[in-house]
Amino acid sequence: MESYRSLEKNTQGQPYSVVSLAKWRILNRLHDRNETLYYRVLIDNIKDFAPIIYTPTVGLVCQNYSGLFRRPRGMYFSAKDKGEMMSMIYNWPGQQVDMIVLTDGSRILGLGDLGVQGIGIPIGKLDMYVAAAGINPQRILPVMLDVGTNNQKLLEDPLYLGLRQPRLEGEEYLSIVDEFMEAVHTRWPKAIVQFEDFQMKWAFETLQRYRKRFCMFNDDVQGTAGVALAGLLGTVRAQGRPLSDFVNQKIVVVGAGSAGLGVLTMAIQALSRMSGNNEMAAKNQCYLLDKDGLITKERKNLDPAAAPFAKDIKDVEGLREGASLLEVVKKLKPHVLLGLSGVGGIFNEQVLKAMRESDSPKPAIFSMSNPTMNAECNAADAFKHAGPNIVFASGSPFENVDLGNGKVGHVNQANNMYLFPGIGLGTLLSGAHVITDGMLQAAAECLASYMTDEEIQKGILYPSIDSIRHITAEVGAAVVQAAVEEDLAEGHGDVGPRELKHMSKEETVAYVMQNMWFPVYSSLVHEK
Ligand SMILES: NC(=O)c1ccc[n+]([C@@H]2O[C@H](COP(=O)([O-])OP(=O)(O)OC[C@H]3O[C@@H](n4cnc5c(N)ncnc54)[C@H](O)[C@@H]3O)[C@@H](O)[C@H]2O)c1
Ligand SMILES: O=C(O)C[C@H](O)C(=O)O
Ligand SMILES: [Mg+2]
Repeated sequence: MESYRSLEKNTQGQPYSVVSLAKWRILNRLHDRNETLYYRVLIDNIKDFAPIIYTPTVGLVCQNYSGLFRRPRGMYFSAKDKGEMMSMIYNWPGQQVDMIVLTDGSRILGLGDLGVQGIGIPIGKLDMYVAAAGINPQRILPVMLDVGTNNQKLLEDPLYLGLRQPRLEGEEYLSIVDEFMEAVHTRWPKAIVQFEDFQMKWAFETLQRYRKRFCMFNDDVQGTAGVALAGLLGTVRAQGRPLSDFVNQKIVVVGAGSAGLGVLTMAIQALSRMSGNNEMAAKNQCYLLDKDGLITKERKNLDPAAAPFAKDIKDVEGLREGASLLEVVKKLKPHVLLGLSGVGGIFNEQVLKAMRESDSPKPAIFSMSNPTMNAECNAADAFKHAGPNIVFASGSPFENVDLGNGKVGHVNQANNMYLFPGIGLGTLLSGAHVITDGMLQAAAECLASYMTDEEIQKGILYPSIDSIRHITAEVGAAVVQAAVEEDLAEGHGDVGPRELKHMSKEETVAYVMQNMWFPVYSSLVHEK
């Protein structure tokens, strides 16, 4: 910590990229030398270190990975290993693996295709699993599926570590993922596989293909959706309205990719339940834009994944197919503007100023794209242009904003880190062999009800990252209980399905907490 603090002192005024990569190196070296100490330092200083091992610095690390690479810290399965994966998986030295984070590097944060350099994301996500969920670091496995890259710069980089070929497509691609999933399932039938940062078409395709056969979920689609829903329900409470008022909120989602569509799907399910299973009414409240503007049924080559959310042109009076974000905000005066576009700065001054006319007394601006440079707007601009009454959340961390007169504009971090650790841990401890919508919904509801009214009134929608172990225990317990309710819980270790069934909510939380690994040195001297 002393060397970390002196680095901070000695690098004041130097560019962000230089300083944060130097910080990452200090932590990475500690990780290599002494795993127990690394995780202890991480847990005790999570607020300082999450921005280094996770977003935003992890993005920079991935971009520079060929130069930063020292040791694999995970497994790489390449298209050239086809037919060998079943034996390769037995090369992993750990006896037991509980949690796998898998990527193909095709959409790393908002940074695009980074090929094998995307391995930094599974490593960072699994560090969060250890820190937040207490998954034993000996039982985690970061995996890169190297199916090539379409990033020309990387293909030409002499230091690039991956296959120098264009990405596999179609059945060829799927056969690689199939083979990997079969191999993992054979060696560790209970391991949970988190799909991370796959480009949209494969995110949806693999989710559909595997979710009933394997214990897996897609964090960008499903984890993000739960976090966003908790935030949306929080904004209703922040307006001083009862939760039932959610059905009257106008929500504009900017970005029709894996994350945006995941959020809309879950929000519409919740709206629909609240309005007596009226899906039409639920859909009417939500508007979707992509790079070509407002998505309506008039759209040529309408993406089938976005089609269920496309507006009937007669329902958007005064707006046209492809209307710009500014036109949409001016016309609709939405309660919520939520960005998952991956494009930095598109909530520009004009758009933010237009949010001043929102029909909500506390308009919500969620600038969820990562890393920081890709956020739709930064916190200071949001409060400056949209006004001091807004509720603000971003995917990457920003400092709170000083609004003058002793007032503070609170910055929330709307990031799937508040859910994925609990989803993984809860599933593991329930012994469920699949992850259902019910389990994911329970996780989101738990997060949504975690904050007190007093906090919500101050614009605080999510817990501080300092309490991430506590929120993860609660989310984990909610997932266990949902699995029990759905008769999916087969138990874990000595705890069988009957015992899980008889646990109260408090006992389930205690059970989850007891199963969290905590870094302490193990004894080197065995007692006789
Ligand atoms: N905060 C979180 O927890 C969280 C979770 C998941 C994803 N994300 C972030 O969300 C972003 C998108 O992820 P994704 O998986 O959905 O990506 P994606 O590539 O699947 O989708 C991006 C979407 O944005 C649209 N878009 C591009 N330019 C636009 C513009 N100028 N205006 C409006 N829309 C535009 C595209 O048409 C596409 O529909 C990434 O930056 C990612 O880091 C954040
Ligand atoms: O990695 C993150 O910080 C969140 C999310 O999974 C993303 O892809 O941006
Ligand atoms: Mg992601």
